[in-house]
Amino acid sequence: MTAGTKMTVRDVSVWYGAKPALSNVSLDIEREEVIALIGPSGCGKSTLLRTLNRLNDSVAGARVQGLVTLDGEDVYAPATDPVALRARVGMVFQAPNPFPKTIRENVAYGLRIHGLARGRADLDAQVERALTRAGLWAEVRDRLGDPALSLSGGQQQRLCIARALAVEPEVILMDEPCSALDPIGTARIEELIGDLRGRYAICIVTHNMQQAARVSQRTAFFDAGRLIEYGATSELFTNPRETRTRDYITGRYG
Ligand SMILES: Nc1ncnc2c1ncn2[C@@H]1O[C@H](COP(=O)(O)OP(=O)(O)OP(=O)(O)O)[C@@H](O)[C@H]1O
Repeated sequence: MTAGTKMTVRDVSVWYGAKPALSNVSLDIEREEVIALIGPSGCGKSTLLRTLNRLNDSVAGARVQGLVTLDGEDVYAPATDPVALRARVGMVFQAPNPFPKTIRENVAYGLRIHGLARGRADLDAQVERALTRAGLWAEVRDRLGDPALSLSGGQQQRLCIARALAVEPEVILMDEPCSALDPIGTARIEELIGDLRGRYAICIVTHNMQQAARVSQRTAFFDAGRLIEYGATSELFTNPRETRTRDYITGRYG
């Protein structure tokens, strides 16, 4: 762990019932970087993401072994409150999943439940700030009372990012955030990831190799629940150390 490290994963294994999904994974998530998780379907990328903010807690039969830390503190310690943890380690899912409420309410919700707003004016200011950071404010400022589901898919995904940003997370997990979007929506999200880098540690699962190369500084390649290779994105894509990584990134399998 270095001074720039936000989260560490040490020797982490995850099972669903008797079935192993991740085996002895160790890696660091740095404060000012985007890390991309890549690998063939079923290799455990989403499982790792869900392990980082304890979303697997609610999956019956899921078991986690090993150490995950946030700022040096054990995420699985009995004293850790998973709800507070998920505000610090926010998640954006594959398909945009806004609540069936207004645009404003989607962003205000987390601020309310975590008691982070001091009155209406402060709430409005924080909603505006989160929407601005998510690159959506200009498009929605005149329609904050409209249903979130009236937005386009790409706008809904940026709204979900605003919802995660509103509670001032330190880490943002993104599980294939562009898979339901068209090329323009995808480009907007990629641009946004670039804008957010430095302010948050970002961990993104993607099936799109070009996307991993464009948005991340570090890449981790998984296969069958194991971390095969982990390093600087520029190195991993141009000069992979492992044959399996080379085969995957050149499209020979996966
Ligand atoms: N809730 C669950 N119950 C049982 N098995 C699960 C569950 N979630 C995932 N798995 C299994 O764990 C393994 C890893 O799944 P995971 O979703 O983490 O892979 P992934 O790399 O994210 O795949 P994809 O790219 O297809 O989303 C797979 O074999 C999957 O079938």
